[in-house]
Amino acid sequence: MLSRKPMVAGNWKMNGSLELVQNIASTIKSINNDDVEVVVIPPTVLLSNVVASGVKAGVQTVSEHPLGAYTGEVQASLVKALGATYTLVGHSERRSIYGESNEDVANKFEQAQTDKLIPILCVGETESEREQGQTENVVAAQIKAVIDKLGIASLNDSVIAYEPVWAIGTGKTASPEQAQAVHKFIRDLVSSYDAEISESLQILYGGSVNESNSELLFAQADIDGGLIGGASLKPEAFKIICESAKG
Ligand SMILES: O=C[C@H](O)COP(=O)(O)O
Repeated sequence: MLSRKPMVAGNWKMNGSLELVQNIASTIKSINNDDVEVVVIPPTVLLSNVVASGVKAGVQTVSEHPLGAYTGEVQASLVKALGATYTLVGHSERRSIYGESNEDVANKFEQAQTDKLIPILCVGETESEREQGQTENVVAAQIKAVIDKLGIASLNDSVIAYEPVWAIGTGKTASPEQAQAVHKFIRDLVSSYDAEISESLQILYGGSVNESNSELLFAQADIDGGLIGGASLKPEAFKIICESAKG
């Protein structure tokens, strides 16, 4: 029996509207949350609206600083106070567009946990790294940056999302076998530190997941659900994806 609860998180990126909050909320309410954990991750300015709609919410990033003179940044403690449960850390767009290093990501992970948010640590290789056979090295370095700084126990209250960069927003999904191979690698890596933490760790797949391919991806032994971008903006498609994650 699967000991990990399936989870589906919709990352709206810099999209969405007040109207979409209402549409998604009414669609999601018809899903039985005992079988799958559904999370909506809107732009931070819509966080309170998502929380008020009764849907579990997260944000896309937080500052690595507790508070202070950091114009434009948002502190994890305030995000928590407004009702968020999760924050993404190290999404590939933050890494590639905003230059976040493994060290920055580990700092954000730490600040999130300090303020009682659950970090969803995003990892994944670029197309050229995959072609050069570097997938495992890249993913391991991204995860070890957190373990080396904070210890293996920090993964107890976290989620990992494997998102091959070449599959994000491209319509080019990893095959279920390709995704499962990396998920198993991640679980084995964590298990080499602590088998119990590895067994309970939720590992999500992200990258062009849609209502047609989610079922096969989520059926893989080490895939515990998904981090969904584009398809999370379409209520009916998102609902089908959430339903397909049920164990
Ligand atoms: O956070 C979500 C991912 O970046 C996946 O985005 P996508 O489903 O649009 O490929």
